[in-house]
Amino acid sequence: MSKPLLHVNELGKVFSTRSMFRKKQFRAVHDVNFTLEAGEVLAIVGESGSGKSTIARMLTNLIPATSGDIVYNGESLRASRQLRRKLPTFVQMIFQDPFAALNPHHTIGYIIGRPLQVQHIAEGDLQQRVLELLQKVGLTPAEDFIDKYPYQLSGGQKQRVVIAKVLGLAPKVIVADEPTSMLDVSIGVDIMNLLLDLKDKENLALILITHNLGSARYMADRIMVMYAGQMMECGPAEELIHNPQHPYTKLLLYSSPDPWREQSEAFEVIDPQGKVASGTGCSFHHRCPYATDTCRTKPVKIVQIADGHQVRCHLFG
Ligand SMILES: Nc1ncnc2c1ncn2[C@@H]1O[C@H](COP(=O)(O)OP(=O)(O)OP(=O)(O)O)[C@@H](O)[C@H]1O
Repeated sequence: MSKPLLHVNELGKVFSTRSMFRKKQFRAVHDVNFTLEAGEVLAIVGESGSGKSTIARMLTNLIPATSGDIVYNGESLRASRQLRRKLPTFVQMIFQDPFAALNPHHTIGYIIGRPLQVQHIAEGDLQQRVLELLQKVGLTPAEDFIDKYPYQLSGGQKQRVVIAKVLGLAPKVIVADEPTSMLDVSIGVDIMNLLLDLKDKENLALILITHNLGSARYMADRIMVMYAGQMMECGPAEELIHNPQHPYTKLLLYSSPDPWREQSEAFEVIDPQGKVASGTGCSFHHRCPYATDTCRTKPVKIVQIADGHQVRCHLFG
């Protein structure tokens, strides 16, 4: 069997923090597993603090994992120093704030061209390559943009520059962390369409990190729902939206203002203040209307409920 482009295996992250009197450990991500192929879009969805950005930062090696592994094309990020060195040409990240991502003192041409110089790509014909990248992201005529500074561009144009910069290194995977959340809705849709278009043309794999189930549904083939650092449900996007199984996914859908949400099941949330349950049981049991003693005390395993559809819930054990 061929190796997947990306294989995330039992990934975990524990942050250690130190206050004046004691050291504390916080498990931000645990037991996350998924695979991704070229041309696929996976959306990682969940509320604030569920660990989405921590996963993104581990995938791009901005922070090291404390357990598990990330395997690109069969090469382990943990074991291979060579992979860590060439990682920027394998995976790139787009952040939510294009205003902060671009150095205001440099021209657009320099911002896009510099990583190509650093990685020794297109050295001879740098200007030509930068112009091509500007065209690819729809900043045309490209000659008009190359000498501009970030302050001369709109938010959507800045995000396009960020995408051009990332594309220059010809990554196989792009991790987009809330790429449209700081943009107007219509501009955000343009950026989503651009990413989908580039995904097809360049045969990229995309990981979209978002709070918004609407964006996840629009862009993704598969949606992974996170809660308290764990994957709660993962499945094909349309199936997960129309046939959610985990009580937390149902809560997310019920809380969504989008018109396509199913109205049929009024979902009563228990104790929304006590967000994460401690102890050995399910981390969602505090808020779950179906919780039993088993949910409060026993760790939950992932159950495969249909082809490509997994749930971490005792109700399916
Ligand atoms: N460097 C750090 N040190 C300690 N704790 C951290 C650190 N980075 C993140 N955390 C904690 O890890 C948890 C997960 O954070 P993360 O940023 O991954 O969540 P998120 O789902 O991306 O949230 P948001 O949507 O608000 O960005 C949070 O409780 C956060 O406070």
